[in-house]
Parts: sequence; C-alpha cells; structure tokens
Amino acid sequence: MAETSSGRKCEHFDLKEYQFKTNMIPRLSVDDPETNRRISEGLPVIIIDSKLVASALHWDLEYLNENVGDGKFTVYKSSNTKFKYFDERKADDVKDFRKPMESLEIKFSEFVDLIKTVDPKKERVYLQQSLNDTVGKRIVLDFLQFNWNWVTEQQRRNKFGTLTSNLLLIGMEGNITPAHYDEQENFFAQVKGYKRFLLFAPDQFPCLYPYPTFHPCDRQSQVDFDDPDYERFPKFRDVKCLEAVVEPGDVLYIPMYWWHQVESVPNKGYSVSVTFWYKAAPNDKIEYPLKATQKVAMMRNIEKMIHQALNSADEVPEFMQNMVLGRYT
Ligand SMILES: O=C(O)CCC(=O)C(=O)O
Ligand SMILES: [Fe+2]
Repeated sequence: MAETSSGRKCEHFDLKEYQFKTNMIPRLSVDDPETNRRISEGLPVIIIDSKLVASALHWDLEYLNENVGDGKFTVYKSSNTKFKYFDERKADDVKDFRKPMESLEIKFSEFVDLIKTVDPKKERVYLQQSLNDTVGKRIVLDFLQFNWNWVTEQQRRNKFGTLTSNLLLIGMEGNITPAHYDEQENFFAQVKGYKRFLLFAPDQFPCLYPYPTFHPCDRQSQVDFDDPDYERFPKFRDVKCLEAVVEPGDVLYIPMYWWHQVESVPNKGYSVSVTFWYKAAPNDKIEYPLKATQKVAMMRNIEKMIHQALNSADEVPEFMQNMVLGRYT
C-alpha cells in the first residue's frame, strides 16, 4: 500500500509501481490564481472545488440503470486489465493486427449484469459512451445542473473551440487505459471511485514511442509499462512523469497532446467519470522556437502526408529510413 502521491494524508491507495519516478500534480481551489495560470499555460492541474459535476455525485449503477434510458451503450471487454483503444477503420491497414479488446453495443442493464458477474481475473468490462438525448429526464436534469458557468468561462478565457462530447466512463476497479494522447482539451470530472493518472508532457514524445499514425493504435505508446523493452525503446528510461489520484468531485485538466495513462484504483469499487472535451484554441501566432505541441502536430501531418502519397503503409518505413538514416543521423 503506497500513500497517495496526490499528497493527501490518511488516504491510502493500492497503486501499481513502475520503473520511473513521478512528480505530483497540484490539487488547487478554483479560486487559486495558480489554477487559471496553469490552465492558460497548458499545464495539468486538479481542481478540487469547481462543483462541475456536483449534481451527478449520486450517479451509481442503480440510479443510472433506472434513469439512463434504454439506448445502446458501447462497452469494451478485455481479457486482461488493459483497455487499449484502437481505430476499427485502420484495422485493415496493418497485417496481422490483433484487436486488443472486443466492443459490444448493449443496454445499460446488460452492462450492469456483466460488471456484477464477470470474474475480473478472466474478463473485464468498461463502458465508454457519450451522453446523448436518449437518457431519461432525471439524468437530463442532473446534466443541466452541471456547473456550466465555470466550465464555459474556462472555454471562453482559454479560447477553446466547441464542446464536442461528454463521455461517460464506468469501469471496474483495476481497469487500465494505457498511455495515449488526445487531440482535444479535456476537463476530466470524477464522479465515483478513484482514478490514478500518469501524465507526460508533449515533449516526452521521443520517450514514449507512439505507434505510426496509420496504425489502429495511433496516439498510443508502444511501450508496455509493466515490462518495458529497453532495447527497442531505450529513451523510455528517461521518461518524466507527473501523477495524480482523482476522487469524487475532482476535475483534472488534461491539456491537448498530454499523454495520460488512467488506472481505476484497485479495491475502491467501480469508477464513474464524465469528460468535457473541447476543440483546440485557434493556432497562436507562430513564434520560435516552436512549442512541443506544435512539433507533434507537424510530425503527425508529415507522417500522414507520406502515407497518403505512397498510398501504402508497407512502404512508409523504408521511405522514412531512406530520408533520415545516414543523412540526419
Ligand atoms: O478514464 C479513462 O480510462 C480514460 C480517459 C481518457 O483517456 C480521457 O478522458 O481522455
Ligand atoms: Fe484520453
């Protein structure tokens, strides 16, 4: 049992240990000027008292089952603790690609049956579904009472684009979303249970070895954090990590292009979270040196261009090697 890295006394969490050290992400009040400073600088921060989802803190499986409506929900099923996202549309571009998890479209009540009956040593489930207009009246009322004032004010100050979705995540304790980055800004609100985040700044790209952009696991690290292959991924030894544990009521700001691994804390019950994803702010005036996020965006565009121009994923590695090896190395 390790003490939480989030600095709270008395609270003990059963957290996995890794071969890299971590620093803590600050937990701050909405009123602390440092909170807005960090958000405007694109740095992660936990906001402890935003009341963003105060109206949803009673969302447990029973209440949701009663009120969430009979629409279909996307539920992932995995034979281990990891739920590695993959893009179905890119699955045919990679020979011998094996889907890391299964996805089901089922009713909420069927998900509840699964979460209550599966043997977590053999099989796990994770619901990940955008909140939509099929939800029942009481959920709509809770949703309308989110602290839209605060979050919309953040959107305005930081010039974020439109709110694209609110993803509802319900996972079993011990479920892990492996390290990846997203191309949107995210206010991640914890409703029930505890999640541990490992975060890595965008400049850690070379240490995390993302899959090629054409790969179904684009935006995710190829490194197995439990058993890193240092021959293939030597720079992973130098990776710099920030860490946080969020509890009900906390909101974690995950800036765009920041890597994150998310672990539902073991022995703390299932976890319920809601994301607030926003489109990026318009590009700033270009100033040199470029920021790490701008370089990541550039690399993605160049990679995609090469793939598209060659019209074949198989030809990309040799092309890139011919361009670089012995010339820029
Ligand atoms: O909570 C999780 O398991 C994953 C969440 C995530 O990756 C996100 O909100 O961007
Ligand atoms: Fe994410």
